[in-house]
Amino acid sequence: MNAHAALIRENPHWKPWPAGSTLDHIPGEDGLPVVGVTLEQLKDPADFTERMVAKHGKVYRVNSFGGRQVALIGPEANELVLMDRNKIFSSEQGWGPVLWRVFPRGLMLMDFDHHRMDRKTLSVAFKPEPMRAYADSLNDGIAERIESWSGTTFQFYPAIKQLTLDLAATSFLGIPLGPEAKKLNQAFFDMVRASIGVVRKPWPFTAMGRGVKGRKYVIDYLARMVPDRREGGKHSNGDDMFTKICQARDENDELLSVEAIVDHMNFMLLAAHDTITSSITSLVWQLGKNPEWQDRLREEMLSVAGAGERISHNALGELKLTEYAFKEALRMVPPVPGIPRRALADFEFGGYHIPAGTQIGINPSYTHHMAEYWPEPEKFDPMRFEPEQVRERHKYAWVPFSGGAHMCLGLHFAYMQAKIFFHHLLTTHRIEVAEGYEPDWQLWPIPRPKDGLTITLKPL
Ligand code: HEM
Repeated sequence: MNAHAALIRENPHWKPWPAGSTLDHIPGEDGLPVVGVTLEQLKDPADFTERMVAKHGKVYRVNSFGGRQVALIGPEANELVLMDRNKIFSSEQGWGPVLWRVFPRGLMLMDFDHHRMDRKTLSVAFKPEPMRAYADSLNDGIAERIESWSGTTFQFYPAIKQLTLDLAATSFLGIPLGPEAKKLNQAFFDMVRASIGVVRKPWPFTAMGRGVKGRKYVIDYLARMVPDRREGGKHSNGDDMFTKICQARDENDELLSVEAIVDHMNFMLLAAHDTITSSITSLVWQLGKNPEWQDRLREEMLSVAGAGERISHNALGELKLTEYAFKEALRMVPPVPGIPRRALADFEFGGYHIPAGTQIGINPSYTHHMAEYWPEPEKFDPMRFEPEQVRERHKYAWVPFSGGAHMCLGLHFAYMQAKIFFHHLLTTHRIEVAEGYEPDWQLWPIPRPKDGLTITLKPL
C-alpha cells in the first residue's frame, strides 16, 4: 500500500490500514496480483456488484484501488454507516485516498466535532434569502443558454457541463463570465480530472501534476478575493455563495480563516459541479424516452409560471411532479454511486466481525435497483416518490444525497437548479431522441453517457 503509506505520512492522525489477512474470514475475491479486481470493477461496476452479491452475499471483500476493502450492501448497511450512531466511520479517511491531494479539508474531508462546527457555519450560504438570490442568477443564465441551443441537435452532456460551470462562476463565485472565469474553469477541470487519475503522485505531465497546479491557481485566486468579499464585495453584488462564506461566523462569532474559506469553497465547487451535470443529463435522457412525462411536467410548470418566464424560488415548491421525476432520475443513475468510509473501531455487520482501519464502501447505485424495494427497477416511474409510497419504503433504500452528518449540504441547491432548468427547457421546447436510442453510460466515478447524449431541442 505505497500510495496509502504516503498519505499516512502526510496525515499522521489517520489510522493505519490493517494487514489484508485480517479480512480473510470475509468471503470475496483478490483478483490479479497488484491490480486485484480494479479493472473488472471499473469496466462494469453494476455488473461486478451484482456478480459479487450473487456469489458472496451482502458483505464481501474485494482487492481493489490499492488494497483489500469490504463492501456492505443494502439499506440496512446504508443506515448503519451513514447514521453512524457510534461515531466510528470516518469520511475524511474514507474519501482521503481519492480526494485529499486536490480537495483537502472540504466538509467531506472532515469528521465529527470539527466537521459539525464548520458545517453549521457554512450553512448560512443555503438559507432562504441567499437561495432566492441564486435563483435569480440561475434563471437568467439558464434562459439565455437554452435560447442558444434552440432548434439544434447537439451533445447534451458537454453542453450542460459547461453551463453548470458557467453558472457556478456567477452564483457561487460572483464573477462575470469572461477570460477570468474561463481560466478558473480550466484549472478546476484539471483538478477534477486529477482526483480520478490512475497516477496518484503529482508528477509532471500527469493528470495529478496538472491537478495540483490547477489547485494552486484556484486557491491563490480565491485567497486574493477574501478581504474584498469580507468587506461587502466591491467586485461583486454580495449575493454570491463565496461572499456569504467569507462573511460567515462560527459558534464563537469568529470569521473562518482564509485557508478554511478557500478549501471549503474549492470543495463546494467540486461537490456541486459533476453531480448536477450528471443528474440533469439522466433526467433529460429519461424525458427523451418518455415524452408523456414531458407533457405532464410542462402542464405542471405552466400552472406555476409562464413559458420561458422566470420562476421564483418561492414557486419551486409547487413543482411536485418535477421533483418526483428528478428523484426518480437520481434513483436510476445516482451521481455518487458508491460512498467510502474507514472504520475507526471494530464493528459487526451481517454476522461478520470487521476490524478497525478497514476501508469500507456502501453502494447507493445497487440499493437503488433492488427489486424488493423498487419493483421493475429499470422502469422510469416518478410516482414511486408520492408520499404514501415513500412512507412504506425503507428510509435508506434511496440515498443519492447520502444521510446522517454528511448528508449533502447542497441538496436544495441541486433541486433548485434542476427545477429552474427544466422549467425553462420544457415550457419552450420538446426534447427528442432517436427511436430506440440507448447511450452507453460510464458509471464510475460520476456517471456520464459515453457518447455525450445526442438530443434535439424542438421549439414549441
Ligand atoms: C444532484 C446533485 C448532487 C448530488 C447527487 C450530491 C450528492 C452528495 C453526496 C452523496 C454527498 C455525501 C457523500 C458522503 O456521505 O460521503 C454530498 C456531500 C456534499 N455535497 Fe452534494 N450532491 C449534489 C449537489 C451538491 C451541490 C449543488 C452542492 C453545493 C452547492 C453540494 C455540496 C455538498 C457538500 C458541501 C457536501 C459535504 C457535506 C458534508 O460532508 O457535511 N452538493 N453530496
